Amino acid sequence: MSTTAATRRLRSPPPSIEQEEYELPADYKPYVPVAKRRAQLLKTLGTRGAKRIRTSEDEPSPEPTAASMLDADEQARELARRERTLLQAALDMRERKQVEEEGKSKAELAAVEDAKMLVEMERGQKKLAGAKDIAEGTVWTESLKTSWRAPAFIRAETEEERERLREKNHIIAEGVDIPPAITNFNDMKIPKPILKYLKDKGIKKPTPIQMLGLPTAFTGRDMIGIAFTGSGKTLTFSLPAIMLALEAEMRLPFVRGEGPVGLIICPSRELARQTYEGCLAICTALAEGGEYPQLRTLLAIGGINMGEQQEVMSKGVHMVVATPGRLMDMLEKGKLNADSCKYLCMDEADRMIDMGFEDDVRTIMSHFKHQRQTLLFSATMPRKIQDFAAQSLINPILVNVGRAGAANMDVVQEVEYVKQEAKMVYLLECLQKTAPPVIIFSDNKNEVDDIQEYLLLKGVEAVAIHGSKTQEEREYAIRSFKTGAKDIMVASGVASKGLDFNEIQHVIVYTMPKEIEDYVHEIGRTGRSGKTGIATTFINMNTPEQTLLDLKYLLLEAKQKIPEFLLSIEDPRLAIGGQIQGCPVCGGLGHGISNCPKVEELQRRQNNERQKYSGGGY
Ligand SMILES: Nc1ncnc2c1ncn2[C@@H]1O[C@H](COP(=O)(O)OP(=O)(O)OP(=O)(O)O)[C@@H](O)[C@H]1O
Repeated sequence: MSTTAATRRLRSPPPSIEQEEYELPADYKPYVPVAKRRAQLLKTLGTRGAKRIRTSEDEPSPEPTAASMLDADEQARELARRERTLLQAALDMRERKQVEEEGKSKAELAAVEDAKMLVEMERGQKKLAGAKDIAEGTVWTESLKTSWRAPAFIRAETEEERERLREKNHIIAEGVDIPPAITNFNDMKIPKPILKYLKDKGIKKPTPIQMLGLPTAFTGRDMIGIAFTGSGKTLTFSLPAIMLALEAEMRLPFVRGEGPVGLIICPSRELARQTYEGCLAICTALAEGGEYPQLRTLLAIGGINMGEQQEVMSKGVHMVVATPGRLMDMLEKGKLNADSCKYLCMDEADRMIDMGFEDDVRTIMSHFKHQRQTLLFSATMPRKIQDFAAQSLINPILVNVGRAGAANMDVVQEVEYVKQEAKMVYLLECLQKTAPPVIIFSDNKNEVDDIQEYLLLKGVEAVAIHGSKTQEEREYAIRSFKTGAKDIMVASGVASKGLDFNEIQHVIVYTMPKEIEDYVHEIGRTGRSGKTGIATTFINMNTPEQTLLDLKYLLLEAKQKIPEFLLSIEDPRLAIGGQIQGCPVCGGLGHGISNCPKVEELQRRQNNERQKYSGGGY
C-alpha cells in the first residue's frame, strides 16, 4: 500500500476490523453489489429518452446504509418491476396506437369499398321512368295541380308551428314546400260518408303517416312514404286516388273505355286484393251516402278471370289495383289504357324493385300520356332505393315516421334459442302463449308444408300459404284465416308483406329469414293499428351470425330484451373502429354492403339471368 496515497476510510468496515483504520488505494472503488448495479443500470436505461416525471426517487439519494444495502436486491427487483411496467406501458401504447391506426384505415378502407360497391350497383341502373320519356328526354318539373287546399286556418300556420307538430308526432319530412300536417280527418275535406265509414271502422284520428301523407298526396305532390308496419299506409295512398277519381267523375262522368285516373301497384296478388277490397268498401260507403256517384275499381292480378269484372270494364274504370305483370299485359294488349291516368302508387315499392319488377313498372309508366303524380310506400325502404326512386320523382316529399326498416314498437319481440330437432315439438308449447289467431313463418316451402301437416296431426286447425300453392289454395287459406274459420296460418314470406289480418295475437318466426327486412315485415303482422302483439323467433346454430347481429341491433333499437346468446355476438366493425350505419342496400344495422345478404341474392339472380341468356344451364 502506498503511503502517499490519499487515505480513505471504509465507512462500514467489516465487523472484524471495526476498530482499525485502513489505508485505501487512490483508485479504490467501493464495492457495489450486483443487484444494486443492475438496478442503477435499469434506472439509467429507463430514464434515457423518456420524458422524466419527477418522483421522490429523483431526490438526491442518501448515502447507502447497511440496511439499504441489505434491501438492495428487493429494491432492484421493485425497480425492475417498475421499469418493466413502464416499458410495457410504452409498448402497449405503441401497439394500441398501431392497432388504432391500422383499424382506422381498415374501417376507412371498408367504407371506401362499400361506397365503390354502391356506385357499381347503381351503374347502368336505368331511371324509373317511362321508356318514351327517357328516349325523348322529357323531364317534368312541376308537381301535379289539384284543387285540394288545406283549410285556411291551417295554411296560416307558421313554419315553426308546422315543424313543432311534425316533431311532436315523430314525423321527419324532407323536401321543398312541405305541406302542413293535419291532425284531424275532419279538417282534410274528406267527403262525409267516407268520414263516417272510417269512424265506424274505428279509424278516428290520423296516424302520423296519414297526418302528413294525406295532405301531401291531396295537393298533388310526389312522395316517398315510410312508416312502420301496421301504421295505416294503405289509407294514405288509397284515399287520394279516390278523391282524384271523385273529382274527375263529378266533373264529367266516365263512360265505357275511359279511365282509370288512379293506379295502385302491389307486389303480390294477395296484397292487391286486400287493397282493392279496401278501396271498394270506401267507394261503396261514398255512394251509399247518396250525394256522390259510384266509383268503380278494377282488380287486375294474375290467376283470376277478368271476365268477372266485365261489368266494371263496360262502364269505365276510375281506379285499378294491380300486380305489375297482369297490368302490363292488359296495357300492352289494349284491354286497358292509361291515357287519362294521373296517379301512380307503388305499395311495398322496395319489394317490387327487389323482385325485379322495375322493367314492368317502366313499361307501365310508358303508357301514361300526361304528367302524373307518383308515390312510393313501404315500411322498409333502404337508402339506395329511396335515392333511386327520388331521381324519378318531381320535387318529392319524403315522409318518414321512424327509421326505414325499424320494427314496430308495439310488437314485443321474444327471441328463443331452440335446437333444430326440437323446433317442431316446442312449437306446440309456444302456441300456448296466446289465443289464436297466430301466424307461423318459414321461408322454406317444404318446411311450411311440414309444419302444417304436423299441426293438423296434432288436431290444430291450420292452413298454409306459399308461392307453389295454386291461386285457389292461396285464396282459400287467406279467406278461412281472415274469417276465423282457421286458427293458425303457416306462411312463407309471400304472406308477410302488407297483409292485414284481424288482430293477430302472436307471430312465430319458425325460421329466421336471412334478410332482416323480411323479419320486420313478418313480425309486423301483429301489433297493428296501435294494438300490442307478440313475436317469438326461433334461432339456433343454423342461423347465420350476420343475421343474428342484424337482429341484435334491431332489438336494441326497439328497446327489447336481448337474450345472452345474442349479447355475446360482437360486431367486427367495432373492433376496427368502424361506425354502425344501416346498410344502404337492405337497411340492416349489423353489416355493410360488402356482406349484405340481399346483395348476394341480387348477384345470384343476375348470374342466373346471365346464364339463361347465354344459353347456359340445362
Ligand atoms: N288512423 C287509423 N286509426 C286506427 N286504425 C287505422 C288507422 N288507419 C288505418 N288503420 C287500420 O290499421 C290497420 C293497418 O293498416 P295498413 O294495412 O294500412 O298498415 P300498413 O302501414 O300498410 O302496414 P304494412 O307495412 O304491414 O303494409 C288496418 O286494419 C287499418 O284499417
